[in-house]
Amino acid sequence: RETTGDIRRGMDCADLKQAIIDHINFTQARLVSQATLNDWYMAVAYAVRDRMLDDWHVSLGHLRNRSLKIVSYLSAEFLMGPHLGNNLVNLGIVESVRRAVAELGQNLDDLLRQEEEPGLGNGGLGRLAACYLDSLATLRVPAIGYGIRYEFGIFDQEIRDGWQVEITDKWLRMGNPWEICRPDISYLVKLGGHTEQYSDENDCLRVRWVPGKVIKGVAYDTPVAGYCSGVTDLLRLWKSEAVESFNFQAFNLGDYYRAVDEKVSSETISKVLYPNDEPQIGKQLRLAQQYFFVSCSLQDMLRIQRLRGENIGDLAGSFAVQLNDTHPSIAVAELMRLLVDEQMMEWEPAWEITCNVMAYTNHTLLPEALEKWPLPLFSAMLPRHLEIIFEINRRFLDQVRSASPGDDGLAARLSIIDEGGERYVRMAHLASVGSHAINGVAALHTELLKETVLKDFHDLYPERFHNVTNGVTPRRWVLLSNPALARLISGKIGEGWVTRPEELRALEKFAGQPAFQKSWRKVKLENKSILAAVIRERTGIQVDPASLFDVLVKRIHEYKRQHLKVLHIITLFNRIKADPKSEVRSRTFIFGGKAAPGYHMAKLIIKLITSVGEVVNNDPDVAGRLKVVFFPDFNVTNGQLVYPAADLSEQISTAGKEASGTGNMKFSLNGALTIGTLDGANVEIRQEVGEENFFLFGHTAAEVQELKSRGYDPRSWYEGNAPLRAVIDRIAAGDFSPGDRNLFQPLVDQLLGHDDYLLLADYQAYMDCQDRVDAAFRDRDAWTEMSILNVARMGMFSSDRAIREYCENIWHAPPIPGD
Ligand SMILES: CCc1ccc([C@H](C)CC(=O)N[C@@H]2O[C@H](CO)[C@@H](O)[C@H](O)[C@H]2O)cc1
Repeated sequence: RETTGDIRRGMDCADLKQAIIDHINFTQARLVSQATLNDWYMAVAYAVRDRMLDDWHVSLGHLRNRSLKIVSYLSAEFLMGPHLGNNLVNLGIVESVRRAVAELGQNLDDLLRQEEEPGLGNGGLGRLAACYLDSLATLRVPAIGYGIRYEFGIFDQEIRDGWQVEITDKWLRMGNPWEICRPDISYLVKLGGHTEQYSDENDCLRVRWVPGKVIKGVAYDTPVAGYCSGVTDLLRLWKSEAVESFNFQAFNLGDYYRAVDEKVSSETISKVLYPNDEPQIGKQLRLAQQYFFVSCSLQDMLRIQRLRGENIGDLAGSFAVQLNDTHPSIAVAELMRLLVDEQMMEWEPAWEITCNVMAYTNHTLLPEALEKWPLPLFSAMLPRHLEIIFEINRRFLDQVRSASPGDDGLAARLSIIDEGGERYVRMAHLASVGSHAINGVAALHTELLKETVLKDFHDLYPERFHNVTNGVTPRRWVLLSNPALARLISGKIGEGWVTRPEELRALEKFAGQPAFQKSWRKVKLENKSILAAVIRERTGIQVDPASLFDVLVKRIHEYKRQHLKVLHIITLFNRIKADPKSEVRSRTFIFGGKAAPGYHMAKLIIKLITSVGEVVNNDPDVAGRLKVVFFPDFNVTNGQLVYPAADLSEQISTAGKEASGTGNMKFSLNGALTIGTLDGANVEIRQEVGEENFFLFGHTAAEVQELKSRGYDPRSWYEGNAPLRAVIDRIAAGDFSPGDRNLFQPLVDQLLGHDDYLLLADYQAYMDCQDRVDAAFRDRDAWTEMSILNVARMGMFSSDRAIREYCENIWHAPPIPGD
C-alpha cells in the first residue's frame, strides 16, 4: 500500500519500512547492504522514538500547566529493562513493526535481543520505580522520574565453576538511542568546603556555603510512553561532569594528569551503581551520588516552577516529591537550603513547603538496611546540610519534648542524630520528620513499620502513615512477556484488562472449562519449552518442559532463604537415594539472582545451589527426575522469559522480612501458583486468589518474633528431625563439595549456630507443603483451574492501582484531562 510519506510519524507498514531504511542510511550512516544487526536495531529504535516525540512534546507542555501537579519520583535506581519491546506494546505497533522489519528481511525478535538492558538498579526497589513510571504515563499523570545515569549499571553475572563472577556492565558501549542529552539543562552541585555567616543587605544573618569542590550535572532524558494513553512522561537522569573538563595551564606545564584530574574525579560521581541491595556504612561516594542527583533534581523543579510563572512559595501546589526509600532523603535538607539560603525564605514557610512537598516510602525492615551516616563524613561532605539538619532536629525535639515532657528516652529515640556512641545522621528519621506522608509497601509491612522501626514516629504522627501495596505493570509483565497468554485472555474477555486489570475477574467463569484449560496449559507448555531451550543453550542442562517448573528468582539474600529451597532438593534426593524406585515427581528447580559482590554468604549459597545441581543432575538413581538449574544473569530481560514459564512461584522468605516482593505478583499474573510464607504481599495475594489456591507454610511474623524472644535454638530442631539431620549432615560431609569437605561449613555453622532466618524451624512445614504441591500437580485440571483463578484475581496487584492510591491519598495529583 502506498506510504503516507510521513516517515517520521506514519504508523503503517510502508511508512515504518521507509523510516527504518532512512535511519540506516542517515542516522547509522550505513548502506543497507552493509548494515549490521545492531544497525537494524538502532534504526528501528530511532524510528519508534520518532513516533513518541509528538506525545512527549505535548506532555512536556503540560508540565507548564499551572492547574496540573507534577509527580517527581526521586530514586537512586530505575530498573527500566529493554525499551524497544515495551514501547512497541505501549504504542500498539508490535505487529506492524514486526511485519515491516520482516519485509525488510529482518526478524524483530533478533533485533529485540540486540538491546543492552539499562541495568540502573539492584532489584525490587529499582524495578518498582520503573513499573510506576509506566503506570503514571498510562494513567495520564504528569510525572518526572529523577535519578542517576550510571555509566556502569548492575554487573553482569557469569557462573564459573559454580561461582558468581561479576562482569562490568558496559551498557552504553553501542550507544543508547532512547536517551537525549540536554547539555542546556545542567546544574552546579557543591561538595565539601565550609560555611560562613554574613549579613545580607537587610542586615539579616545569612549563611553561605563555600564549597571545596563544584561539579556539574547534565540531564539525559528518556521518554516514557503510557499504554495507548497519549501521554509520554519523562525520565531525567543526571550525569556528573567537570565544570572545567580540561585544565590547559596544567597541560602547558606538562602535568597531564592534573590537566584531566578534575574531569576524572567529577565524572566518578555517576560512574557506577552500588551493587548491594543492603547499605554499606560510610561509603562517601554513595552519599555524594545521593546528594548529586537530589540537588540537580530540586534545582530543576525550581526552574520549572519559574517557567510555570509561579512563585516558589506555591511549590507544594505544583510538585509532589516521592522519596524512593532513604537514598534521596537528603532532599529534605537540600530543599531547605535552596529555599532559605538561596531563595532567602524564612525558615518556617520554607519548612512548611518542604513537608508538604515531600513523601517517603520505606522498602525494608532490616535494621542493617536503614541508612545512617557517620557525622564526621557527613559534615566533611555536606557542612551546610548538617547545620540545617541540626536546626530541623532542634525544632523537632522541642515539639517532641513539649508533647511528652520529661520523656528523654523518646527524644533520643526520635532524634535525627543518633547520639548513642559514634554519632550518626539517621536518614529514615530525616525523611519521616520532613515528609507529610510515610508509607510501607504491603499491608503487613506497614503494620510492622508502625509497630517496630518507626513506632515512635507513628505514635507522634499517626495521620502521616499510609499503606500502598506494591504493584507491577501488566504491560511489560504480561502483554510483552507472555503475548500468547495475553491473546488467550483477550480472546475470552476482551482487552480491557490491560488498563483495567480488575476486569480479569471475568476469567473466573471459564476456569473450569476443559477447552479453555487445554488452551491455558498449551500456552504454559510453550513458554516452558522456550525457557528450556534457553537453559540448554546457556547452561548445557537439558530440562523437561513437562516437569513441574519450580522457580526461585530474586536477589540472593539469607532472609529470602534460597538455601531452604536447597534443603528441599536434598531431601528429595535423599528419598530417591534411600529408595530409587520411590515415587518422586519430576521437577525442574530453576534458581536465578545476583549476590552483592561483598556478601560472601550469598555467594556461598550460589555455589551450594550449583554444587548440589552438579550431583543431582548427574545421579544415576535420580535419572533425570530432578534437575537443578542456576539461570545466570537474572535481570529484567531474563525475567520476561522466566515468569511466564513457571508452574510454582517460590516466595519463602522468613515472615516479617520481605517488605512486599513484586516477583510474587509477576508469577501469579502469569498463572504460576505460589508456595510461600505469610510475608510481605504474599498475605494479600493469598487473600485475593483464595487460600485454597495458595500453598501456605511456615511461622507467621508474630510467631517468628515469639520464637526468637523465647530464645531460638536451631540445633534442637536439627536434633529433633531425622530427614533434616540427614540433609544437613550430607552438606557438612562434603557430599556436594568433593575435594573440599569444609566448603559449606560456614553455612552449616550458621544454620546450627544461629539460623537467624529460622530455616530449621520452617523446614518440616515446608517439606509437607511441597508434598501437597506434588499431589496437587498430579491433577492437571484442578491445577489449571487454580492457575486460571490466580490470574483472574490478581487485578489488585497492577501498578495502576497502586499509583491511583498514591495520587488520591498522598500526591493529590489529578490526571491530565482527556482531549
Ligand atoms: C545500597 C543500599 C540499598 C539498600 C536497600 C535497598 C532496597 C531498599 C532494597 C530493596 O530493593 N527492597 C525491596 O523493595 C521492593 C519494592 O518495594 C520490595 O518489594 C521488596 O520486598 C524489598 O526487599 C537498595 C539498596
